Amino acid sequence: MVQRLLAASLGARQHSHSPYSGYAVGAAVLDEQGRIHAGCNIENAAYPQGWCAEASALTAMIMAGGRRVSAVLVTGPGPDIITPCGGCRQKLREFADPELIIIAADPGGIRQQWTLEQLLPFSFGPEHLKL
Ligand SMILES: O=c1ccn([C@H]2C[C@H](O)[C@@H](CO)O2)c(=O)[nH]1
Ligand SMILES: [Zn+2]
Repeated sequence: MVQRLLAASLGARQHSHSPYSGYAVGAAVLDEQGRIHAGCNIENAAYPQGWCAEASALTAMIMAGGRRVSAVLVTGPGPDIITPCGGCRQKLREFADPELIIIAADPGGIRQQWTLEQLLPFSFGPEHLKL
């Protein structure tokens, strides 16, 4: 499964629109039905309007009817290990448990993995708003 996520993430990364940072990213999420959805970062000449690969992958999942993320793999250019930005950690939290496995990769393969709990401790999630 991890190899499938890696392949999807690498494929999505090829579509990255990142002329300003030169930092191409691909992400792949596994949904509750065992389907994989992928996306890339899409930058904009008006810099703050760009968004991350994780957001693109989540958008693809939601549009396909998926509602829960059970694993996510993010591929950056290397050599430094990529790690999801704070905003993406919170976006993932909306559709995942704190036990979610987040895997970091680069074109050379898998580099490291964490749980969402490790990257976003004491997180605020949908259950906080349930009556
Ligand atoms: O986990 C990450 C980290 C960064 N980026 C993007 C945002 C921006 O386009 C570029 C440089 O920050 O990388 C992602 O897509 N995902
Ligand atoms: Zn992000």
